[in-house]
Parts: sequence; C-alpha cells; structure tokens
Amino acid sequence: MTYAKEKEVAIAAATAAAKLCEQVRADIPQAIEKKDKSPVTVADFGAQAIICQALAAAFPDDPVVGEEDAKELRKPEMAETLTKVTHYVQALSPDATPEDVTRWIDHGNGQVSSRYWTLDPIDGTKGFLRQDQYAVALALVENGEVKVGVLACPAMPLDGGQTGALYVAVRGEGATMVPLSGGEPQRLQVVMADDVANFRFVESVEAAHGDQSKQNAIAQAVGITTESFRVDSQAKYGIVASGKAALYLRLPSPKYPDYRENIWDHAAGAIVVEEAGGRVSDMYGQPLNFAEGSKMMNNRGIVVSNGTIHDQVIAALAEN
Ligand SMILES: Nc1ncnc2c1ncn2[C@@H]1O[C@H](COP(=O)(O)O)[C@@H](OP(=O)(O)O)[C@H]1O
Ligand SMILES: [Mg+2]
Repeated sequence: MTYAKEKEVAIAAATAAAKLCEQVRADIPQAIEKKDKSPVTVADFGAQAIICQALAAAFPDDPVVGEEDAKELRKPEMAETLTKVTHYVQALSPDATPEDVTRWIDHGNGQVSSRYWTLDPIDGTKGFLRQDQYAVALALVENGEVKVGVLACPAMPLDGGQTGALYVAVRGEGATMVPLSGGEPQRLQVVMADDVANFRFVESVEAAHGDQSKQNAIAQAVGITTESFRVDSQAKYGIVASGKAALYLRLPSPKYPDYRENIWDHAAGAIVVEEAGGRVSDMYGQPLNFAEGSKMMNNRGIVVSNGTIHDQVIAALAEN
C-alpha cells in the first residue's frame, strides 16, 4: 500500500485550509469561547469544512474524527458567524452554502475505527490568535497505526527567509518538508547525537498545557543545558523532525492532573517525527494509542525525541 491518493488529497486539503486560515488571520479574527472555555475562530470551522469536504468526496467511507462540530454554529444567535465562515469557505469553494458548511464540519464528527482520519483544523488556536505558530493537522490511521500525516505550519520560518512549511510523512517512506508556497520537497532528518548546536528542546508556550519546571529539569538531566524554545501547536513536531531540536516534552500539568491528550493533537506530528528517524511515546515509554477513541485514555504525557536520547529521557522521567 503506497497511500498515494491519500497523500495527494491530504496535502491539497491541508494546503487549502492553511490558505483559508491565513486569510482569516489577516482580517484579525475574534475568539469565540467553546463550552470547555477554549477558544475557537471562524478559521477553525472553515478549515474543518474545507478538509472534510475534500475527504468526503475522495474517501466517502472513511470516518473523520475532528476537533470541531457545528452544533453551536447552527444556533440562530450564531448566524453572523456562520455567514463569515461561509464567506471564507466560498473563496475556495464558490458554490458552498451555509448548509454545506455545517454539513461538512459535522462530517468530521466520526468515530475511531479500523481506518479513519483525524483532523485538528487549527492546532494551537491560542497561537493563531496571538499571531504566533499554529498548525493544520491531518492524519490517516489504520488498525491503530498512523499511515499518513500532513502538518501545515503557515507561520514557520524557513532557512532562506520564506515562511510556511508543509510537513508530510507516509509510513515507511520517510518524511519531507515543502515550503507552503511551493517548491521541491526536502527530506527530513532528526538531529544527530553530535550536532550540539541543535540539541535544544521545545515545549508549549501555554504553561497550563504542561509542566514547564519538570520539563526543564528532565531536559537538563539528559544534558540539554540551553533554555527551551516555546512554540505553539504541532509545529513542535516539525521542528524536531527538521533537526532543529532534539526533544519535545509535554508532561501533565499539575493544574490538570486528569488531562488526557487528543489523538488529533499528535497523530500527524508523530508520524512526521518517526519517519524523520525520531521516536514518540508517552512519558512511560508506551506507544501512543490511536485505536481506542478521541482521547488517549491510557497514555500520560508525550515525549518526542531524535531517538538517540529517548531511553535516557524515559529513564530520567522514571526517577523524577
Ligand atoms: N491541560 C492541557 N494539557 C495539555 N494539552 C492541553 C491542555 N489543555 C488544552 N490542551 C491542548 O493543547 C493544544 C495546543 O497545544 P500546544 O500547547 O502544544 O500549543 C490544544 O489544541 P487546540 O489549540 O487545537 O485546541 C489543546 O487540545
Ligand atoms: Mg489541537
């Protein structure tokens, strides 16, 4: 299985969604508060609509497990927001109606099964609102294993001065980065053990999404003495896959000890790092479980590394 069609459709859909997000961002979006108090914007809804439309057309039998749903958007008091979402979707899909938009968004409310897609239309919504990093993250999972992952990071600075990266991985075929504006795919390779200058670590900007003091202590314990890079979203996986950092740590926040990670926050990033030669596990060294549901109930914390230091990190975590 080469997943050629899956890869092509995912790249086109994520690229289109990233374009929509950048358009919304140029217009300075307002945050809307979700029931769980986390922010969402018209771009989150628009990107999920665009991607689900493409997936439903190309793979009508595949469920999509996405972050957003259209329940709130259908309420009369949200009519103005739905009009705005439809306006941005129409820039890419001119005949789209508000009914199409809500239907496409809800196509993303599928269930984990033996083959499904998982989608975070905007990962790092807080970064998106801050004009920082964010990612459009889309992955195909079969029998619990991520097979294809696409991560669009429109704000990622590239060597040479351009901005915007598309990270792509297919299981067994390696990982590449293509500038979002187009160009030749470049093969990704995690940092080598002797590349001291790039032996940094990355963590979230949001202190509440992790345990920054423990993350720093563990990084030091494995010999990373420089301060962390703080970056929003799965852009962190892109940075590790590109060899610009050796470690990404995401340990449970003491404020939210019962938090469980969402599959869409990790599936696309994880395959990109693994196919670039790195390793991904939870804080106990267990593989991430993409087979059970949208929350990884049996995993705690996330460790992403270049591979060479992975066992050392897990050992340091067991001791601390
Ligand atoms: N207490 C918590 N611990 C870990 N992750 C959390 C969290 N609360 C929210 N998140 C997740 O952190 C994601 C952002 O990741 P990061 O911190 O790496 O930028 C959010 O994705 P969304 O922005 O898609 O909602 C959300 O799913
Ligand atoms: Mg997310």
